[in-house]
Amino acid sequence: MTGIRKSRVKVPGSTANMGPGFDTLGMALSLYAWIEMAEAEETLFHLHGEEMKSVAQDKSNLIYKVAQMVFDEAGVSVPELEISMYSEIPLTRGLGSSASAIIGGMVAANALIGSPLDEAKIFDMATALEKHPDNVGASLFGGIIAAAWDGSHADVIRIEPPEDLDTLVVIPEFELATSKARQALPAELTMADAVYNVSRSSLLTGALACGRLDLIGAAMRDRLHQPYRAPLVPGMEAVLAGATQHGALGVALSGAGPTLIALVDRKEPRRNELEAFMKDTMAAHGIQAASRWLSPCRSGAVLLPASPEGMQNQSFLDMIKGEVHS
Ligand SMILES: Nc1ncnc2c1ncn2[C@@H]1O[C@H](COP(=O)(O)OP(=O)(O)O)[C@@H](O)[C@H]1O
Ligand SMILES: N[C@@H](CCOP(=O)(O)O)C(=O)O
Repeated sequence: MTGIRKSRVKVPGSTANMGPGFDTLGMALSLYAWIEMAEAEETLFHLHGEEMKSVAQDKSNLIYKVAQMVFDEAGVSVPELEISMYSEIPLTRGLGSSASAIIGGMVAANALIGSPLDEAKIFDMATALEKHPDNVGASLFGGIIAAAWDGSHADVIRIEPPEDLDTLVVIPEFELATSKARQALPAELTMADAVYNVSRSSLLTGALACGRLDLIGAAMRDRLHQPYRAPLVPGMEAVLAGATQHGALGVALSGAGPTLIALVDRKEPRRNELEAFMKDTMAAHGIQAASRWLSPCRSGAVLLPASPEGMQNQSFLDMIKGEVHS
């Protein structure tokens, strides 16, 4: 085998759908996971951080599995791996933790064997696994992505996030698996609802591409998934109905939820008012939630030097110490 023996990757979490762009639109957020992968004699995991407590530490681990998919695709054998990971992306909250793990694991594995797979191949493999391209596209390419998946290939366009765009996420304390939130969706829609969503998703994509923040409120509405998921997230309907009166440009369920995300103009003076409105509304419905201001992340998964110059023995924990901001 050729290539380096150890790789390190930093990968962002993401918000998907952004209202009307179900399984299509995604935006990378300034919330990250770090992965180190090395060839080993025996498979070992070092998982750090609160979010990693429930994650498998054997060969059923998602990162290990996606690494083996990359090796199979490239025709190489690396059966034993030492995997270290730290993540600040909450699990099963609608902030793309599974997509970040898939992309981070694939990019790290590809780098370990000299990067034989290109980004398009990694995107297709990741989408086939996640079943929708929105979160994996955002974690791989960064910024805002619009993507279409035909069952074997995903076409994607990347949009640079508008300069003044900021986001507020309100993260309920309860978990909601994406698989469960997808089961709540209907098998069919009316033509009127399909047109409602196609028009708004197109308008939102154009508005984000052109920096037309004034159109975001009208464009972020949805009739395809949010109405059906609302019963799973107490307080969601009231937050979606009221957030624009407290300074949000637009508001949506983040991915499959339960996190809610408001898009906000960086110059908006009512930031505290909006944060209090969203958290208090959830609390009034019996839901405790944490809030965080996050920026769109302009870069996707990036390789970090595995042996930074002058720091050849830098440990994974030393590396993330200089990186983690939460
Ligand atoms: N770092 C990780 N390592 C292994 N598995 C992970 C990791 N991050 C997420 N997962 C898997 O993804 C699941 C969450 O995915 P999902 O229900 O799609 O929610 P979301 O992607 O919105 O956080 C977790 O329960 C876990 O099985
Ligand atoms: N388009 C998907 C997005 C799921 O995102 P996640 O972050 O909740 O996994 C959906 O809406 O089901």
